[in-house]
Amino acid sequence: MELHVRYEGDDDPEKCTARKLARFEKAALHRTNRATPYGVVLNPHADTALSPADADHDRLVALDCSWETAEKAMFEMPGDHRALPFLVAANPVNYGQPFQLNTVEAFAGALCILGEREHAEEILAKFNWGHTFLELNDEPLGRYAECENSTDVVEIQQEYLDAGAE
Ligand SMILES: C[S@@+](CC[C@H](N)C(=O)[O-])C[C@H]1O[C@@H](n2cnc3c(N)ncnc32)[C@H](O)[C@@H]1O
Repeated sequence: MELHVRYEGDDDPEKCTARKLARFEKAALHRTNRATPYGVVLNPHADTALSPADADHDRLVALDCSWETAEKAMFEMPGDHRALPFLVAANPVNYGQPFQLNTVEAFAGALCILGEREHAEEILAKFNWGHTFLELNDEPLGRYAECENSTDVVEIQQEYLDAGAE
Protein backbone atom coordinates (compact mmCIF):
# COMPACT_ATOMS: atom_id res chain seq x y z
CA MET A 1 0.00 0.00 0.00
CA GLU A 2 1.40 3.43 -0.95
CA LEU A 3 1.17 6.13 1.73
CA HIS A 4 0.57 9.72 0.61
CA VAL A 5 0.23 12.87 2.67
CA ARG A 6 -1.36 16.14 1.70
CA TYR A 7 1.06 18.23 3.72
CA GLU A 8 -0.29 21.52 4.99
CA GLY A 9 2.78 22.39 7.07
CA ASP A 10 1.00 24.38 9.80
CA ASP A 11 1.98 22.05 12.66
CA ASP A 12 5.19 21.87 14.69
CA PRO A 13 7.71 20.47 12.16
CA GLU A 14 9.77 18.92 14.98
CA LYS A 15 6.83 16.76 16.09
CA CYS A 16 5.34 16.12 12.66
CA THR A 17 5.00 12.38 12.08
CA ALA A 18 4.37 12.79 8.33
CA ARG A 19 7.69 14.58 7.83
CA LYS A 20 9.47 11.82 9.70
CA LEU A 21 7.80 9.14 7.56
CA ALA A 22 8.86 11.06 4.44
CA ARG A 23 12.44 11.34 5.73
CA PHE A 24 12.57 7.55 5.94
CA GLU A 25 10.89 7.27 2.51
CA LYS A 26 7.85 5.58 4.06
CA ALA A 27 5.40 8.21 2.72
CA ALA A 28 5.30 10.87 0.01
CA LEU A 29 4.40 14.49 0.88
CA HIS A 30 2.33 16.65 -1.49
CA ARG A 31 1.93 20.41 -1.07
CA THR A 32 -1.30 20.86 -3.05
CA ASN A 33 -4.56 18.96 -3.53
CA ARG A 34 -3.85 18.79 -7.26
CA ALA A 35 -0.55 17.04 -6.66
CA THR A 36 -2.11 14.55 -4.24
CA PRO A 37 -2.95 11.23 -5.93
CA TYR A 38 -6.39 9.61 -5.76
CA GLY A 39 -6.82 7.04 -3.02
CA VAL A 40 -8.60 6.31 0.25
CA VAL A 41 -8.56 9.64 2.07
CA LEU A 42 -8.41 9.27 5.86
CA ASN A 43 -10.91 11.92 6.85
CA PRO A 44 -12.40 12.07 10.37
CA HIS A 45 -15.45 13.92 8.94
CA ALA A 46 -16.28 11.22 6.37
CA ASP A 47 -19.69 9.51 6.54
CA THR A 48 -18.33 6.04 5.81
CA ALA A 49 -16.06 4.08 8.14
CA LEU A 50 -12.96 2.40 6.75
CA SER A 51 -13.39 -1.37 6.51
CA PRO A 52 -11.73 -4.37 4.85
CA ALA A 53 -14.06 -3.72 1.88
CA ASP A 54 -11.64 -0.88 0.99
CA ALA A 55 -8.66 -3.23 0.70
CA ASP A 56 -8.75 -3.20 -3.09
CA HIS A 57 -7.28 0.32 -3.13
CA ASP A 58 -3.54 0.71 -3.38
CA ARG A 59 -3.13 4.20 -1.90
CA LEU A 60 -3.91 5.74 1.47
CA VAL A 61 -3.94 9.52 1.77
CA ALA A 62 -3.81 11.50 5.03
CA LEU A 63 -3.98 15.24 5.54
CA ASP A 64 -1.21 16.43 7.81
CA CYS A 65 -2.24 19.70 9.41
CA SER A 66 -2.83 20.87 12.97
CA TRP A 67 -6.06 19.70 14.63
CA GLU A 68 -7.13 23.36 14.87
CA THR A 69 -7.28 23.59 11.09
CA ALA A 70 -8.50 20.03 10.38
CA GLU A 71 -12.05 21.17 9.62
CA LYS A 72 -14.35 19.52 7.10
CA ALA A 73 -13.52 22.05 4.38
CA MET A 74 -9.82 21.21 4.55
CA PHE A 75 -10.44 17.70 3.23
CA GLU A 76 -11.05 18.71 -0.36
CA MET A 77 -8.77 16.30 -2.12
CA PRO A 78 -10.30 13.83 -4.55
CA GLY A 79 -10.62 10.25 -3.34
CA ASP A 80 -12.82 7.84 -1.42
CA HIS A 81 -13.15 9.46 1.99
CA ARG A 82 -13.24 7.20 5.04
CA ALA A 83 -13.31 7.83 8.79
CA LEU A 84 -11.37 5.54 11.09
CA PRO A 85 -13.52 3.85 13.70
CA PHE A 86 -12.95 4.16 17.45
CA LEU A 87 -9.22 3.86 18.14
CA VAL A 88 -7.19 5.51 20.86
CA ALA A 89 -4.09 7.68 20.31
CA ALA A 90 -0.85 6.52 21.91
CA ASN A 91 1.35 9.47 20.98
CA PRO A 92 2.62 11.76 23.76
CA VAL A 93 0.60 14.78 22.52
CA ASN A 94 -2.86 13.16 22.53
CA TYR A 95 -2.31 9.99 24.59
CA GLY A 96 -5.57 8.21 25.42
CA GLN A 97 -7.69 10.45 23.18
CA PRO A 98 -10.15 8.52 20.97
CA PHE A 99 -10.47 9.38 17.26
CA GLN A 100 -7.76 12.11 17.26
CA LEU A 101 -4.87 10.14 15.85
CA ASN A 102 -1.74 11.62 14.39
CA THR A 103 -0.77 10.83 10.82
CA VAL A 104 1.36 7.75 11.45
CA GLU A 105 -1.26 6.33 13.84
CA ALA A 106 -4.00 6.94 11.26
CA PHE A 107 -1.97 5.16 8.57
CA ALA A 108 -1.11 2.30 10.95
CA GLY A 109 -4.72 1.85 12.08
CA ALA A 110 -5.92 1.87 8.48
CA LEU A 111 -3.26 -0.63 7.39
CA CYS A 112 -4.25 -3.04 10.18
CA ILE A 113 -7.94 -2.80 9.24
CA LEU A 114 -6.99 -3.45 5.60
CA GLY A 115 -5.00 -6.56 6.58
CA GLU A 116 -1.49 -5.06 6.31
CA ARG A 117 -0.34 -5.29 9.91
CA GLU A 118 3.35 -5.77 9.06
CA HIS A 119 3.37 -2.51 7.13
CA ALA A 120 1.74 -0.83 10.15
CA GLU A 121 4.47 -2.20 12.44
CA GLU A 122 7.16 -1.02 10.02
CA ILE A 123 6.02 2.63 10.05
CA LEU A 124 5.31 2.71 13.81
CA ALA A 125 8.82 1.35 14.48
CA LYS A 126 10.19 4.79 13.59
CA PHE A 127 8.60 6.24 16.76
CA ASN A 128 9.60 5.21 20.27
CA TRP A 129 5.96 5.19 21.44
CA GLY A 130 4.81 3.54 18.18
CA HIS A 131 4.30 0.02 19.46
CA THR A 132 2.03 1.31 22.24
CA PHE A 133 -0.51 2.24 19.56
CA LEU A 134 -0.88 -1.41 18.54
CA GLU A 135 -0.95 -2.55 22.17
CA LEU A 136 -3.67 -0.07 23.20
CA ASN A 137 -5.80 -0.90 20.16
CA ASP A 138 -5.02 -4.58 19.78
CA GLU A 139 -8.56 -5.88 20.35
CA PRO A 140 -10.56 -3.36 18.27
CA LEU A 141 -8.05 -3.51 15.41
CA GLY A 142 -8.31 -7.30 15.31
CA ARG A 143 -12.09 -7.14 15.33
CA TYR A 144 -12.38 -4.41 12.67
CA ALA A 145 -10.00 -6.36 10.42
CA GLU A 146 -12.39 -9.32 10.52
CA CYS A 147 -15.40 -7.27 9.40
CA GLU A 148 -16.88 -7.50 5.97
CA ASN A 149 -17.94 -3.90 5.48
CA SER A 150 -18.40 -0.45 6.96
CA THR A 151 -21.74 -1.34 8.62
CA ASP A 152 -20.09 -4.16 10.59
CA VAL A 153 -17.23 -1.88 11.63
CA VAL A 154 -19.68 0.75 12.92
CA GLU A 155 -21.55 -1.92 14.90
CA ILE A 156 -18.36 -3.00 16.66
CA GLN A 157 -17.33 0.59 17.23
CA GLN A 158 -20.65 1.15 19.01
CA GLU A 159 -19.74 -1.52 21.57
CA TYR A 160 -16.61 0.45 22.51
CA LEU A 161 -18.52 3.73 22.63
CA ASP A 162 -21.23 2.17 24.84
CA ALA A 163 -18.60 0.66 27.16
CA GLY A 164 -16.97 4.10 27.49
CA ALA A 165 -20.30 5.75 28.37
CA GLU A 166 -21.01 3.35 31.25
C1 LIG B 1 -4.97 16.44 11.85
S1 LIG B 1 -3.52 15.60 11.32
C2 LIG B 1 -2.44 15.84 12.70
C3 LIG B 1 -1.08 15.31 12.33
C4 LIG B 1 0.01 15.59 13.33
N1 LIG B 1 0.42 16.95 13.14
C5 LIG B 1 1.21 14.67 13.11
O1 LIG B 1 2.34 15.13 13.26
O2 LIG B 1 1.03 13.50 12.84
C6 LIG B 1 -3.89 13.84 11.45
C7 LIG B 1 -4.48 13.22 10.19
O3 LIG B 1 -4.61 11.81 10.39
C8 LIG B 1 -5.82 11.34 9.83
N2 LIG B 1 -6.73 10.97 10.92
C9 LIG B 1 -6.55 11.12 12.26
N3 LIG B 1 -7.60 10.64 12.97
C10 LIG B 1 -8.49 10.16 12.06
C11 LIG B 1 -9.77 9.55 12.14
N4 LIG B 1 -10.38 9.32 13.30
N5 LIG B 1 -10.39 9.19 10.97
C12 LIG B 1 -9.80 9.42 9.78
N6 LIG B 1 -8.58 10.00 9.64
C13 LIG B 1 -7.93 10.37 10.75
C14 LIG B 1 -6.41 12.52 9.04
O4 LIG B 1 -5.91 12.48 7.71
C15 LIG B 1 -5.88 13.70 9.84
O5 LIG B 1 -5.91 14.88 9.10
